Amino acid sequence: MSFKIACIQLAVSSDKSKNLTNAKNKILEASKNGAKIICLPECFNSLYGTNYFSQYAENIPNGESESKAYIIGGSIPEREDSTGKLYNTCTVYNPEGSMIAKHRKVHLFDIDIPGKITFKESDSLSAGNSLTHFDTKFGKIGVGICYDIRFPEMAMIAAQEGCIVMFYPGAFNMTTGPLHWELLQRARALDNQFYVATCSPARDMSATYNAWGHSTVVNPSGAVIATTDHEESIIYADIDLDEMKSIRQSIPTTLQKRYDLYTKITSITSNSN
Ligand SMILES: NC(=O)CC(=O)C(=O)O
Repeated sequence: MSFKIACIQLAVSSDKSKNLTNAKNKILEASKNGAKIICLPECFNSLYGTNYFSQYAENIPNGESESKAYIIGGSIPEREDSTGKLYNTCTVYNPEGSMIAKHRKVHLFDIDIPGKITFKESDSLSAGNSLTHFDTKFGKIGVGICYDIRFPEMAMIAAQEGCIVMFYPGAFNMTTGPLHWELLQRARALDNQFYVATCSPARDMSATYNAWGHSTVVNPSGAVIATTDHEESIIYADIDLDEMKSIRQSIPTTLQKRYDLYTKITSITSNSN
């Protein structure tokens, strides 16, 4: 069994309604081209930057970015009225238009590479507190957002839960993109012998944050099967469950795990410098 997915590397501007119209048109195009699951980029309705999140934030549900298409809706800044908190949130819709999952970015993008890039999402955003997997008629799918891809445990759990594809809407940048973007995707795919799909905004050199682009799909063997450069584009890939099965049979690491020896992982304290 195989089915087609699409990642829409959208050009995102400061004009929210233009972003929504553009996203809708590209979703229709991808769907016409046979894509059954369509992914939008991180922050597809809003410029990416801690000073923009509040301005573009929406309540979920009931925001204007909802769509009746079958999509993994990248992410938008979400405002939770009851707490006043903002999240970086991906919503997922089935073909009937019902929201079937909501993922709040779990690992916030707080980094400081002197002379290159300093970014602190936690200045304006709160972190989500749960992992996200949802059922489709093709199989179970997992979602993380951008920086979440750096945490292998999250992908491992998705694989354990039976996910066949892990989608990461994400906006890496001109420093970490060339260094880590593809490497992380291939690592997550190979470690877990499942498909990994990433979806970035297109690059805009006049914006304050310059996305790396290079939306990509990697197969369960760690090979790149679809990718692009930094301009607006749509990439397509076939998710082939027979291929996944045969890769898992040839090198059966998924059956050879020694969980009896890995128990320490959960007890290592985080933030121990
Ligand atoms: N923007 C992110 O969340 C992550 C990123 O750019 C990186 O990990 O590098």
